[in-house]
Amino acid sequence: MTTLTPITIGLISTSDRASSGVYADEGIPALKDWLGRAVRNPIRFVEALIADEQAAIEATLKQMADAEHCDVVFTTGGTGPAPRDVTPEATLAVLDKTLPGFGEQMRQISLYYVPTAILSRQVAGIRGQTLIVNLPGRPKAIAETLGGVRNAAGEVVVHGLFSAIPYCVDLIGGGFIETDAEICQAFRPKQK
Ligand SMILES: Nc1ncnc2c1ncn2[C@@H]1O[C@H](COP(=O)(O)OP(=O)(O)OP(=O)(O)O)[C@@H](O)[C@H]1O
Ligand SMILES: Nc1nc2c(c(=O)[nH]1)N[C@H]1C(S)=C(S)[C@@H](COP(=O)(O)O)O[C@H]1N2
Repeated sequence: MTTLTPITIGLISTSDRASSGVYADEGIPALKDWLGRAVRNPIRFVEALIADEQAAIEATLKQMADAEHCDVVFTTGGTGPAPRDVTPEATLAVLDKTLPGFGEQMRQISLYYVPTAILSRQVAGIRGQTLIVNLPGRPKAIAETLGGVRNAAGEVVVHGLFSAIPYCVDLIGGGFIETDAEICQAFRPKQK
């Protein structure tokens, strides 16, 4: 039996209303539900529910990357065009390198679900040895964007974002992530 490497995943829900108690946060539970089903490794989650404030988002991202040594950090919320939507700005401010493919792929996926997908300004990239990925705020968007689009026969027609994440984490020196192929097939180009 092979031993799976424990990994650390940061979850940041940015929502003025959930963080002030107007409604219950559904972002972090939706992330934990999908990741718990898709990832086979033992996961340590580091969680934060914060208002749409750029300084607080930047500080939380730095803490999760530099102090908590997260392999991956997912944010949910604050990617739209409204004045208080600042998650992409906070993320870009702390990244060493951007990975534009994540935003491009997410908008491809989301257009299958909602025409307003083009309003999400999502970004992703690397800080140190941590991959940071923005996701939209609507809780249902989490499974949609991480898992991708399937046809009526259950075949994947647009790959989810998570398909590329294990290989990205390999390349930046993080833990070896294994997935449940029924939920999400991780793609790793053949090694020499
Ligand atoms: N953390 C959350 N928990 C539950 N529902 C959410 C959450 N974040 C967003 N939503 C839902 O998705 C919708 C779109 O998300 P968006 O991030 O644009 O929120 P918003 O309108 O800026 O409000 P807020 O930041 O106060 O959640 C919200 O209007 C709300 O219905
Ligand atoms: N998969 C998916 N993507 C989605 C949506 C959705 O329901 N499902 N909602 C869109 C909407 S309505 C907006 S305004 C943008 C930005 O959302 P955010 O500000 O909550 O991050 O995400 C878009 N992307």
